[in-house]
Amino acid sequence: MRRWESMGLEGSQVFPAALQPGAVVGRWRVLGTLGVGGYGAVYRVEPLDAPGRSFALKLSLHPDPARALREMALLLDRAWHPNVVRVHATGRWPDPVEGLPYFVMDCVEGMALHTWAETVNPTFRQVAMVGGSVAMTLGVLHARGVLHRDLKPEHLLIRTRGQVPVLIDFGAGDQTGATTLTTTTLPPGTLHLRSPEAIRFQQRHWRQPELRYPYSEADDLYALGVCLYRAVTGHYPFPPGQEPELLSVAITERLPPSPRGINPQVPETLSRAILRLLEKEPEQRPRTGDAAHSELMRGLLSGEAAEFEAHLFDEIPGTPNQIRRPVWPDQPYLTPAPRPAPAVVVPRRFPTWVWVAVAVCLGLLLAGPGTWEVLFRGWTRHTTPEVLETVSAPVGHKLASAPDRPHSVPVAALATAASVVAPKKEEPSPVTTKPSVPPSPKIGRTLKTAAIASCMAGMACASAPLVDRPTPPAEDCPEDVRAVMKKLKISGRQWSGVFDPSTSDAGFVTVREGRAAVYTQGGEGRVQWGSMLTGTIYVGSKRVYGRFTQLRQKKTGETFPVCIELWFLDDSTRGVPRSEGGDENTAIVPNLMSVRSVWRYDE
Ligand SMILES: Nc1ncnc2c1ncn2[C@@H]1O[C@H](COP(=O)(O)OP(=O)(O)OP(=O)(O)O)[C@@H](O)[C@H]1O
Repeated sequence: MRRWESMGLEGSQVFPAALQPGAVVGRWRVLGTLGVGGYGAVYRVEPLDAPGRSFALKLSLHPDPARALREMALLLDRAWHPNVVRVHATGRWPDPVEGLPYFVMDCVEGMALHTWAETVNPTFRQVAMVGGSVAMTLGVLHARGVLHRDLKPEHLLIRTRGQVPVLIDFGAGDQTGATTLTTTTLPPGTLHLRSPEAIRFQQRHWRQPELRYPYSEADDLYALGVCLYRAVTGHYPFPPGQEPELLSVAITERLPPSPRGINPQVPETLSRAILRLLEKEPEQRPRTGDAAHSELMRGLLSGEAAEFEAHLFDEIPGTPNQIRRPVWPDQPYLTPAPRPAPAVVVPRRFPTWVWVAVAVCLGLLLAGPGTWEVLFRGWTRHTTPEVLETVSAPVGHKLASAPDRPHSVPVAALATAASVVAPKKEEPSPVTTKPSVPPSPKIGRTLKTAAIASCMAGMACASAPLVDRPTPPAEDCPEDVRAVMKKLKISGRQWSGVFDPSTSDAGFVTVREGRAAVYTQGGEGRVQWGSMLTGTIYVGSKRVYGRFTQLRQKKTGETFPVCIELWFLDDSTRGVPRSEGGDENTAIVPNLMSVRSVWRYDE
């Protein structure tokens, strides 16, 4: 055992995460605790030889000193900046050679950005200045190859004197040329501050844990956008506390309400500048910290200057320093993020409008009564399309090669579905139902479906209590089928799928146990986009499981035996989570899932 692990000092036990006032670390005396995080404990200290002066001492709590040493090195060298906390001394404790690393820095007298916003209730001018200043600081650090990688309101302290932002906690920081300390796909961080591209990377490479996400300047700028959104609205654009999979979908696929939509006092240009930092595609964001700074400051110089003098929030009359936090809407994510259009080359023998008209007519004809119903009744109602053919499993000959498309997850789960209709109980199999029966006008059902819709739009869903059902038993994937999956280049791969391909932003589908089909979204390996997977759906009490044994290529119509099952984004459990409603045999699920090829159906 290394000496510092026992921490037995003069017979009494010492806990590095809970040092008491009076404890001595090196030549520093502890005065109190400033914060305890996942990696370190930060204490207010004074020098033994100059009492009365306050500093902050961060003591690493991690057995591996590498992270703490990296943080110290960054702060002492490349991350040096007037808006970055300054380090004065370093050491190890209790043993000066083998002990826990610590460093002593300025004690920032102030508050974290979000607390400052809600306690001091500054003006929009002050917030824009703070945001601009952080953006410029990031610009300088990025130019030196330094990335913060864990920017959040708690790591942006606003110094009381001068209302100046100070960046702290470079524990996850990185610099070009340094060997990576990250042992996971993404660096340590918080989901609601992760950029859409980081989440997409993780979803795409879940089977390659050795891969590391190439964190970039654009990720830091995105996180700055999240911090500023929180400051001016009192809410995160994608609030934490939701199911991680829904939060991931929201971050990657939905547009947050504009800051001005939440807090009407936010000046238009500031609101827009914050949204620009939150763009889904990194290339749509300001490219550098300096560019972000210009956008954040633009309104101060324009005709809007007066609006910037307003304070962020209304104060509650009679209760000084108590602000009224703007209301977060029940259905915040009404707008899907625009997707980059796939590059489809259409031979232009006819004018474009002819193609559009033909496509619309065909679409309406093929989509059937459900679509007409949507058009005429204004309902968004989806049930899974019927499986039209029985499955045979001849191995295809030609392998069509489709270019890799970026991973995309449909936004079904968060759409503004106004209605979900469960099929009638006596309806025969197949599993999936056709949208042929108009929704029942019964008030009870309407209320229930509205509740589901608002539940998903607000992303807080409760499952109905159901009898526990066993998950389907394990099954091996035959060896010849594995060989086919290898040829198709989908071994161990996961990509997206939908139950109902006729809609891109539907809410839910109702599925019934039995045979079913899903449609791939995105061409993984040699699977063509929109190909059909047929197999069996099992309805569990909390999740719906799917095992698919045949793939029919969308363009060529070739069929291949496969072993593919349903997952939901980067969930660690198989299946797709059920939404409220349904019964033992039918379930309401988002029209969104991942399909994953497997060697064994219980991997
Ligand atoms: N220089 C400082 N001056 C004042 N307070 C500080 C200072 N450094 C850290 N703190 C306080 O201590 C808290 C924890 O610090 P820090 O984030 O560096 O630790 P951590 O272990 O890396 O935490 P986390 O796991 O949250 O990232 C901060 O949120 C802040 O409130």
